[in-house]
Amino acid sequence: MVDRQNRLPPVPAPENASDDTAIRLKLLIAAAADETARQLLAILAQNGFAPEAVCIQTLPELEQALPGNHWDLVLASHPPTQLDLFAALRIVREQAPELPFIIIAEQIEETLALAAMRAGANDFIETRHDLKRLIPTIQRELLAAEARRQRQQAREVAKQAMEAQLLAVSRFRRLAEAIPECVWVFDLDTWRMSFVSTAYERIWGRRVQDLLDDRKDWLRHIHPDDQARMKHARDTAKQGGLDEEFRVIRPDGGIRWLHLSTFPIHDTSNRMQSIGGVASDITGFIEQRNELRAALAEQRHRAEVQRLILDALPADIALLDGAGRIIETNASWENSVTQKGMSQYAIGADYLDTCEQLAQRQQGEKQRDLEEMVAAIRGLLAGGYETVGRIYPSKVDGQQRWFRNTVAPLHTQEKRGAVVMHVEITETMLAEQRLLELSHYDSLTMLPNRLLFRDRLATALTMARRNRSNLAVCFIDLDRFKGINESLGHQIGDLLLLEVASRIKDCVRDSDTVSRFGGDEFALILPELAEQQDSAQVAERIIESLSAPYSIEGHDLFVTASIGITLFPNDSDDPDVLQRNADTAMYRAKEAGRNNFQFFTAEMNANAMEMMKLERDLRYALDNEEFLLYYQPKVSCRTGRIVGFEALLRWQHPLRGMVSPLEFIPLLEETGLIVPVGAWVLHTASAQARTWQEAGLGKLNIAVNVSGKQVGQHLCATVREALAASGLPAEHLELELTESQLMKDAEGIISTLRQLKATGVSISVDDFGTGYSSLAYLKRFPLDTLKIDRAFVRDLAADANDVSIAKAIITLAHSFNLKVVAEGVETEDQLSLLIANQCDIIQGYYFSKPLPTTEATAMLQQSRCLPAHLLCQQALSAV
Ligand SMILES: Nc1nc2c(ncn2[C@@H]2O[C@@H]3COP(=O)(O)O[C@H]4[C@@H](O)[C@H](n5cnc6c(=O)[nH]c(N)nc65)O[C@@H]4COP(=O)(O)O[C@H]3[C@H]2O)c(=O)[nH]1
Repeated sequence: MVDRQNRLPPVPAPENASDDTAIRLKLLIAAAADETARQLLAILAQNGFAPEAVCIQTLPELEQALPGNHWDLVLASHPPTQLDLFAALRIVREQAPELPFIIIAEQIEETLALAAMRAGANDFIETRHDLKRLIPTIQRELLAAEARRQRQQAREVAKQAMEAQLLAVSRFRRLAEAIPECVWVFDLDTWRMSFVSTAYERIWGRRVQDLLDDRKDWLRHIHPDDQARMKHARDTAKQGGLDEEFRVIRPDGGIRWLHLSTFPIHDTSNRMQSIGGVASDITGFIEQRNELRAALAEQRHRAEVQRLILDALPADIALLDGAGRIIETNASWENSVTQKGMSQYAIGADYLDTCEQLAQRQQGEKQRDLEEMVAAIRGLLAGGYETVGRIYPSKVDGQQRWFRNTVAPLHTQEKRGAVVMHVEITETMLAEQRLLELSHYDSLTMLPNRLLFRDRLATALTMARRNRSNLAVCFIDLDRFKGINESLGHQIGDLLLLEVASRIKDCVRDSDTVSRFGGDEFALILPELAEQQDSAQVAERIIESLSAPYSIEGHDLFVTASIGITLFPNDSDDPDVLQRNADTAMYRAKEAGRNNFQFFTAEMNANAMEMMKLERDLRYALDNEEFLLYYQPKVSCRTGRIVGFEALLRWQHPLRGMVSPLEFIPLLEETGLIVPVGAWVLHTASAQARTWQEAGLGKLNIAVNVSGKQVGQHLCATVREALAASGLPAEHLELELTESQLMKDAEGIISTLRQLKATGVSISVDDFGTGYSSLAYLKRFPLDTLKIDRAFVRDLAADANDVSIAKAIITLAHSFNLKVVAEGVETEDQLSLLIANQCDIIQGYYFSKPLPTTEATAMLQQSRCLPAHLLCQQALSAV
């Protein structure tokens, strides 16, 4: 076409065509000659047009010219040249239906004109007599064409919009059907459902068509409990925006939870055209939510209950984190912290640190306890599972109270921690104590019962085994108790038992166990017996004490006791066997006539009987003046003269004759008779010495043996009394205590010795060399004399070692400014050696055995001395 246009150049525009006001007109002229075209263009130009024309002459040229060029008008001359008018019309109508097609002919037949009009020509102008119509026709057709074009455009736009809308609706439907929710559209114009997705059938279990037919169908199946709310919601949310949860009942009765939200749908002019709705089946979600809510509520409830329990517990409770810090406390703990202002126990405080500091402030066992506890808590916080705790007493407002502090693990899957419980257990402790008392003590006498006795016996036996000491178990049964109880009643019986219990307790040491087994049965554990026979002494004391009259509620009562004694380790080391033995022995005592004691073994019985007899005899001896004193002279190694005597006790037994003190002194000591007998000796010896002095037999010293049992028993007072009674100056009285006695209780005896020294008497250590004295004590004891034990003197002449010992003792004594007495000197050799080694005084059979008073007096009167040649020896060795 371009070529064609180029070949057929546009018809030149008339002169006025360049006028700016001219209407531009693009013309397609189908004419046989250019002349016709020029004429037409000229007319147009003359009538206010600025035509721009292309002239075509064939159909192909027309077909090529039409597309793409926006022609305003086709003017076709008739008769055309080679161009078929009707073919041209058909082409134009096909390709540009709105393009005005005007036929220009000098004259046109009416039939042709009509046919052309039917074929699509818009008009025809007969140039011969109708040319003046050309311009108005062109104008009219141009306007008509423009109107047609606009209509066509409008139709196109409407069509496209429709298509877009249809597309959108289809997409919407596809989407709506694809999602599990039920989507519906309610048309406000028709007041009907215009769309309901098939999910409605799935969710409601109802037919979509029913809802389309009846817009209220969905409401009909709402759960009765939700009906009113949903209707109200629907009415109040007409503009859309409904957002509700509700239940629907399906045809099978099943209930589904739905969530419905609605939204307005506006048309292009923003008019609300319909309401859209989306209903989702949230049954699963609701169930989950309900479960979750229930779980949360349960959790909250549990937490609340736990809190209430924590607060209600009668204990101070705190929770610790893994580092030992307090992270939670109960009301009781908080009260304690606030009341006592103890910020170190408040939330956030470091509990471990507080305990550590507390431990540092303590001492001894308490400190160890706390340190152990801190270490245990550390272990626990490091993942341990061992509960730790301690019970500790504390004084609150002057009252003794007990507390238990417990730390238990509280590890969860994620975190470690611990719970601290602090609780007062005073009542429990007291109750336990009470229970212990009830279960272990006799309710009448509050003495240990059989159960506790058994425990104590086991413990005492363990100790006795360890210490290799003797122990006695005694069973005591009252002899006439039953009769008293029956005749005078239980009340009197009980009072009598109380008195019996008290008397028994008075007869034993605090460390002994007195137990009541029930009725009139008592039992004893006597541990740490120095001698097995000591148990007989105790039994004797008890028998004597119990047999004294009782005055109870106006009744003078008499009871006696039978006692059975068994001994550990002699009889058995089994607690049960020992109890059986004691019982057996007790029955023997009953059989033997009551009011006596019996040992389990015959041998012990014989010994005991012997001892008892001896004791009775000793008491009798004291009362009947069967004791007397012998005196053994002490002789000076320097002068050879008698410088004093040692008073030695003798017992003039009516049947046995003279009894050695070695036989009866231990019994005097055991029975305590040594105290009165010792006092008698002190008085008698002092008086005798004074008699000799007054008789002018010299300023003699008198030495008296003092037993350890006398020390502390008013010994000082007795000494003073003896001195005062006799008139003997204190410096002439010498008290002899054995080395072993002194060392037995060295610390305790020092003060007694000092008191004795203060009276002016001298103190001598007897049997020196056998008692393992320590030099430190020798220095501290206020001593005057050491007596070398007989054992060292005996072998002096034969054993060089004994010479060395004697020598050493003498040197030692002299270095302490003490005098030395050698006892047991029997031979001249012994004497010579002692004299040669600077011994001060000798005593022994060599010079004289212990003598009765008359003989001692005679010896004094004879002024007996040591042989002079021996004394010369001393003088020589001294040179
Ligand atoms: N073999 C031998 N023996 C000699 C010799 N010279 C003296 N004796 C004996 O040795 C004992 C010395 O008394 P003792 O060591 O105090 O030992 C005394 C003393 O410990 C204790 N005793 C004696 N009288 C009393 C007293 O009145 N009160 C206290 N508590 N004990 C006394 O009895 C112990 C024994 O006294 P006795 O039998 O009188 O025995 C005396 C005496 O007879 C000797 O050359 N050779």
